[in-house]
Amino acid sequence: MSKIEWKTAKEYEDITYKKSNGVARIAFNRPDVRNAFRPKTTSELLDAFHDAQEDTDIGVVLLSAEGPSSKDGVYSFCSGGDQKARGHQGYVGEDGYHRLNILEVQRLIRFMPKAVICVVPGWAVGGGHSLHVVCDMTLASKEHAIFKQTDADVTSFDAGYGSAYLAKMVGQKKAREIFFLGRNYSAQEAYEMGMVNAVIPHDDLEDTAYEWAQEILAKSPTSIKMLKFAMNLTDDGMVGQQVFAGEATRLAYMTEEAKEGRNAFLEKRKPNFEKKWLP
Ligand SMILES: CC(C)(COP(=O)(O)OP(=O)(O)OC[C@H]1O[C@@H](n2cnc3c(N)ncnc32)[C@H](O)[C@@H]1OP(=O)(O)O)[C@@H](O)C(=O)NCCC(=O)NCCSC(=O)CCC(=O)c1ccccc1C(=O)O
Repeated sequence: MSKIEWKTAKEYEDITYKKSNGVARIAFNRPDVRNAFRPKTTSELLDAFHDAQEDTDIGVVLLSAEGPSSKDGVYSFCSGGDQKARGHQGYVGEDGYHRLNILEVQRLIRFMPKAVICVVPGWAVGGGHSLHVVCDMTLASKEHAIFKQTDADVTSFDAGYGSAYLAKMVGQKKAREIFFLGRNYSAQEAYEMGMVNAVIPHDDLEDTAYEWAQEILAKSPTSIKMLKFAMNLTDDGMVGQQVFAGEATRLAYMTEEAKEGRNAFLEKRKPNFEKKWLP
């Protein structure tokens, strides 16, 4: 496995963003408030995820968190929307506008043509829980990860991927229990439910996530992308089809047939597609 050499890709206030050998690591960095996100956090996440998506050297993104808290030593992945930033219509940014932009972050994770691994070192709560649900895979700290859904306590509920896709993952009864009761679940319980891929000793969590990323990076990028979009498709309706179809069109562009179509137009002649009806 290649050595980890994290280099800061960009400085932010609420997150850290680093890269090493094909892997991007985006991490919440407000551990004293259990990594709750405010509008500034989500716009920084959007910026970093966009960069990771555009960077052709990057094949896998780790969504993780810094910590522990300097106040009490507790580890967190993310405790969801910052309740201090909530106004009348939702979460209010420094500009005074209310935004629902965590859902944009979810869509970017879901639709980006690269694998996103969620690394859960501690609390994954509310909107933080939903982020883990939407990531392609989740690795959790054996000692510190706790999964909990508090959306119904604070009337800030994720009626999209966070709940409906969770139900596809763990089954309807269990998903309703998670949301209706809001109990704490350990990494092992989350693993047994099927919403965590592996339970990892805390000290090895980040290295293991990096190793998983390196294993993925050894695969064919087109295969990983098409498989992700194929697995998304049935749950994402017409948008899922659109995302998958866009990649099918890109592959078609690379054929002789596509070049003949383009050349014929540019040369103002009829295209010659003869003998191209492959079985
Ligand atoms: C995570 C806890 C269970 C941890 O409990 P504990 O270890 O006892 O720690 P605490 O003492 O409670 O917390 C330490 C410290 O952190 C502050 N804090 C923790 N969480 C938050 C938070 N979410 N917002 C603000 N501050 C937070 C806490 O106040 C303490 O500060 P001190 O100053 O030291 O006192 C527990 O902390 C907990 O339950 N936290 C709240 C979890 C929660 O309810 N989160 C919000 C769920 S709703 C959500 O995430 C919105 C999702 C969303 O945005 C969305 C969803 C769907 C559609 C649209 C949207 C949208 O974009 O609006």
